[in-house]
Amino acid sequence: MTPALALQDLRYTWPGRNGFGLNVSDFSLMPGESVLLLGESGAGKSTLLSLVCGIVTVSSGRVTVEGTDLARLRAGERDRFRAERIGVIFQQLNLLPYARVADNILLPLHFAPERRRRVRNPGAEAARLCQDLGLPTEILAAPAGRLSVGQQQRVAVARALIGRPSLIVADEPTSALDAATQDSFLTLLFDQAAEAGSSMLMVSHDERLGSRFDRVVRLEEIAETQRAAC
Ligand SMILES: Nc1ncnc2c1ncn2[C@@H]1O[C@H](COP(=O)(O)OP(=O)(O)OP(=O)(O)O)[C@@H](O)[C@H]1O
Repeated sequence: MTPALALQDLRYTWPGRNGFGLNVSDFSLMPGESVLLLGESGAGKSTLLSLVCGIVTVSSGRVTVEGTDLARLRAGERDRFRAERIGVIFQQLNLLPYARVADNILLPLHFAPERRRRVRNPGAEAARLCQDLGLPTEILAAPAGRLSVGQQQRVAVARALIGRPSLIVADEPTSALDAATQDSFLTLLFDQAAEAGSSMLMVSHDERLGSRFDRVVRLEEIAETQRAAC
């Protein structure tokens, strides 16, 4: 079976003198699997996710998503591939604050025709996701910047899930939530990812999230790092 994600002999160093470096010899995520990748602040979790998404490209080695080696794609192709296959929930959420919630949710479909084709009625699907994520559908017309942080996190999840991408990548999406809200948020995220059949890779420093996942991996188990000199 082709893994949803495979990292092989990956090496990356941020540019500049004494740039932080990350090496991963072997890691894979199977279709439908959920993995929590744990690491301290500054350990390289966001760097790894940027490599997985093709936002930055490896210095050597391979990142393959459903069998496609990201380094073999040209920059534009890589952006299109990411939009088609990967739903990303960024640490800072990256919503467009002045755009309507509906437009934020539908944004990935503009860059991903295959993903767009899987959504028969985009407006209705955005409304369904909102409803299933516990958001009142009236907020679809509101600017995203007017929502509470918890609501914005759910919108970011809806945006990642629309069109059922094969891989969901999430960077500490629960860090701003209290324990009870965190719990219900994760339930919604897992239910929706399961319904979409998506694999999930989440990074966090919070071990308490581990019980939800098929597998918990510590970054230091799979990665060697070279720290930047301070
Ligand atoms: N754009 C960048 N340019 C140069 N170095 C960077 C860049 N982004 C991150 N780094 C460096 O990479 C190292 C790891 O940072 P990274 O953000 O990947 O860690 P993290 O585990 O996600 O941390 P946190 O949990 O605090 O978000 C740090 O030393 C950081 O300075």
